[in-house]
Amino acid sequence: MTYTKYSASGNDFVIFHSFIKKDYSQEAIKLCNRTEGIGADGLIVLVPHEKYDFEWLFYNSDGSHAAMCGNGTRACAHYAYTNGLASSKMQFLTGAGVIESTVEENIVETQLTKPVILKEEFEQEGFTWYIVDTGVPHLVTIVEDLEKYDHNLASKMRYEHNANVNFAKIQDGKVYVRTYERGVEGETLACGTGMAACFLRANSLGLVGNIAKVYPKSKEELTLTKKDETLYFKGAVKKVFTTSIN
Ligand SMILES: N[C@@H](CCC[C@H](N)C(=O)O)C(=O)O
Repeated sequence: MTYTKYSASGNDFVIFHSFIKKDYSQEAIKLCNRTEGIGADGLIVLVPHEKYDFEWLFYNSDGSHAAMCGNGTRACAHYAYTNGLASSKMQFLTGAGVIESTVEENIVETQLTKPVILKEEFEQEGFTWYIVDTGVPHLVTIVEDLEKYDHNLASKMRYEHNANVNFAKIQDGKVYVRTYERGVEGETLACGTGMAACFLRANSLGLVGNIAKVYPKSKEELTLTKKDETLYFKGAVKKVFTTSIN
């Protein structure tokens, strides 16, 4: 079996394609294991679809299924294009709906699903939060110092609200983000739907315009754009290696 490892802003994925649509949770746990497997934050399996270029099945590293993954869509689109499964502009089905991605060399832009606010502003643990679904649910708090990111607090909030947890700092019109991801159960180097959630929050508070540069923990630069209530997420992806495992 041939697997490809991708990094999209530091969020890493094992990707392969198959004709078989089934539950790949156990494969996700094995392949994403950083000691005994390839090592990744998530597994993406592309399967055929009669209407769209393909359908994807997405799993976090603990084997849990997730409806969407922003960085994953960019890595997956690049994989589909370079493996001849789709043209450079493609549509594919995720658990959150149809995603449109465009590949231009190593830069991939994804049109995310329409964001839905799940919970308006509320106070908890000394921070002001809100919860938005940008494909998957995200708690967002705006802080002055990203050192306020606290693993135990993030873990508590994650389980209480069943959402990913983001701390965002806004400086000079740019958004800096740290994310605790559900299903990885820790901080990842980047989370696309999390960056989108932070950008949206900053935009609605008038702290950034309709286009902004966003930087996750990996410090890679992403561009977030809001056009007619739709979010576009653009940045570089990297194919790390392809390997065969029996
Ligand atoms: N890393 C992803 C989000 C993956 C899903 C998330 N961990 C969840 O279970 O909600 C991204 O780039 O958006």
